[in-house]
Amino acid sequence: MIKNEYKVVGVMSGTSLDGVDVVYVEFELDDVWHFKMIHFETVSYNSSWENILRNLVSYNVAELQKIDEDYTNYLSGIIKDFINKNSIKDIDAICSHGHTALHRPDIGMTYQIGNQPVIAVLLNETVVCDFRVQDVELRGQGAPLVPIGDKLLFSEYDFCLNLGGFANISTEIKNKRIAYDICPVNIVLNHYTKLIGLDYDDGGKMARTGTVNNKLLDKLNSLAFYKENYPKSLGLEWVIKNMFPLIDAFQLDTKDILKTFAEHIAIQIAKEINKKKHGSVLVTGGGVYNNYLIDTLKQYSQHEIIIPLNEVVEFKEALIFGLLGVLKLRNEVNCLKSVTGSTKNHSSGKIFLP
Ligand SMILES: Nc1ncnc2c1ncn2[C@@H]1O[C@H](COP(=O)(O)OP(=O)(O)OP(=O)(O)O)[C@@H](O)[C@H]1O
Ligand SMILES: CC(=O)N[C@H]1[C@@H]2OC[C@@H](O2)[C@@H](O)[C@@H]1O[C@H](C)C(=O)O
Repeated sequence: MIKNEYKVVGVMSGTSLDGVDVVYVEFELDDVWHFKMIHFETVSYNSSWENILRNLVSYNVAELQKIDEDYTNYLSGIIKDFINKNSIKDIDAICSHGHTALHRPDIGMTYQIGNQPVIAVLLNETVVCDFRVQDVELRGQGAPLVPIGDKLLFSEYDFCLNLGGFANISTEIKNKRIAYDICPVNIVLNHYTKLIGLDYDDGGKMARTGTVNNKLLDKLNSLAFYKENYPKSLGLEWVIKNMFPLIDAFQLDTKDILKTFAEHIAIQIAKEINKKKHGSVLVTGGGVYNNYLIDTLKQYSQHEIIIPLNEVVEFKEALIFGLLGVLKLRNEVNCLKSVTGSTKNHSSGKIFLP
């Protein structure tokens, strides 16, 4: 009989390079999946690793392979410390995303480092990893992978909205899960606070004191991307080309830029979620802590805005990679063609035994 309870360690290293997110989580299946997060921690990168990861594009293949070996060792050390520190005894698998070194689904390539088979030997545990490769082989985008977790763990919400570098959303339309990027968020806000020596606008306090510039707001809302249909995604290059010059031309005070941009974000998100009448939106990602942004979003949205516990706000992705690993162990679908555009739904990832 296939078991219905799993205890796994979920591991994710994302684009912001603030560190490795690690969670110890219990999953249970009755008619639907349930989770309980038991331990969670972000282990910061030291400056040397942060530097290497930030510059991965500048290495050749041989150098990358060496980095991959070193990173696999480093990551297994982080996971081992987490397990020891929390005296975790019962583990079905470590489910690890690794760190994306190269992502070119257009030429059939995606490469996450930290996923070498030796990781299972180093940890002396079953490891499930390399979740994106098979999807790209099946002509999918290999991303985003989190929406299957939104579907299986957070189905009571009409939307799952993440406010990270960009705002992305996942929802169900005619029984199909879809997901796409809405607009830039922290990637723009942080750019302007960094110019005055702040990492970010804590709580959105500075934005709250600003004034909305309606001309700039209109220009931002008129960008062509907002008229495109899903699936669609944004990247830093798009922001550099389309947004910074537009904003800079107005020569505004930082607080006015922040307030105008918060208004822009809220309008764009509301435009998408208000396509459904009434419902609920689960909001995660660091943007949740920007109270001014959340207040503005609430003004524009006709939905209930729900902010979960901090551990879900901050560790939802690591949690969901834990679930992707469990689904792989069960040989069940963990990649949705409706989201990634692959030729079929499939069970992705590699299982390495110690
Ligand atoms: N107290 C706060 N006030 C305002 N903004 C905050 C606060 N705390 C975090 N943030 C914002 O959240 C950001 C981090 O969010 P998160 O970790 O979700 O981003 P990310 O991992 O880069 O996102 P992505 O999901 O796009 O990879 C910070 O850079 C900052 O802009
Ligand atoms: C290739 C890759 O690593 N993509 C990441 C990245 O970080 C955010 C966004 O771009 C998302 O597409 C994805 O990660 C999330 C966790 C996902 O797959 O759902």
